[in-house]
Amino acid sequence: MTCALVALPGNEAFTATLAKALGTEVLKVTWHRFPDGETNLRFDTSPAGRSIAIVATLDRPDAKLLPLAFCAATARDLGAPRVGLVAPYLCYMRQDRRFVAGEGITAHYFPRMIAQWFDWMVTADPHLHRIHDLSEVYPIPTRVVHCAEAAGRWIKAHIDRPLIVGPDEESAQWADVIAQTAGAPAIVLRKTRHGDKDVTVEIPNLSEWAGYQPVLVDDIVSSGHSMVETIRRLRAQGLAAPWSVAVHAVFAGSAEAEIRAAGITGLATCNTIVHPTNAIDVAGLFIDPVRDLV
Ligand SMILES: O=P(O)(O)OC[C@H]1O[C@@H](O)[C@H](O)[C@@H]1O
Repeated sequence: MTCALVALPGNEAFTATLAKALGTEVLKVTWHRFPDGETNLRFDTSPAGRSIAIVATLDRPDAKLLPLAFCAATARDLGAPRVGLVAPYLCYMRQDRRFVAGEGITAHYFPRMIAQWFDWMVTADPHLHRIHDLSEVYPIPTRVVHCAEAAGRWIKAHIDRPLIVGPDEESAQWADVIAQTAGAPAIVLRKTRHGDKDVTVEIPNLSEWAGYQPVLVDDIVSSGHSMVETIRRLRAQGLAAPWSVAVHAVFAGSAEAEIRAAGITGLATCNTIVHPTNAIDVAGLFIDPVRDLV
């Protein structure tokens, strides 16, 4: 069975890179939004008889999900026997337990919705914290690509004498890989989250690292407050203005401006979400997992 890719609007560049590497076609889909806000889409190239992968990064997900679901349903309706999802950023991974009585556990519900529409999924560095493996919540085959080595190589090539800094214990998993790849030392701090935009970071005395270039690394920058608070604490100890390096450039609201205002040397992200700070191209990491599953 031949395969083909489809790009949800906004995912064209990533999809084109992936299609070229896979030696496959990107099907043309025309999207239209009716005056009442409803979505209309039309496959200009037929998906009949082809294994389809829809590429859709899922930051700001709520507005993307109906177009995504309709795209998958239309592909199937027009005769695609298999439809998969390539989601460079996977949403709804962080509400992985009931933090407050009465809350919904969306990290459990969202996978069931995706499994109604898709036969398989590939993503990059999903936020695995209390969920340790996507198979615990996704009832379809999934593959995960890891961007830490790519980030580590980028740091090695661009930053002198880096000191890798993970803002919290969750970040230890990628901070260690980044540090090893970059040939740099790493420290992991302790963070407590009190609210969406309210975190405190405990930081030991770092005077032994004077002369190093701190590089804050994280999987997601959302409100930016984990980065901002860590930058402030590092700077208060007289260390050099840090670099901030992240996989997923969610950058909600004024996050980027707040991070820059806190005093950084630079900001670099992977291209799992399109953003001007994208410096680390990870599209190639998706080739083998997509080839396995289409
Ligand atoms: O502090 P913001 O940017 O809102 O959120 C991102 C942080 O929250 C955690 O879940 C992520 O791993 C990251 O450390």
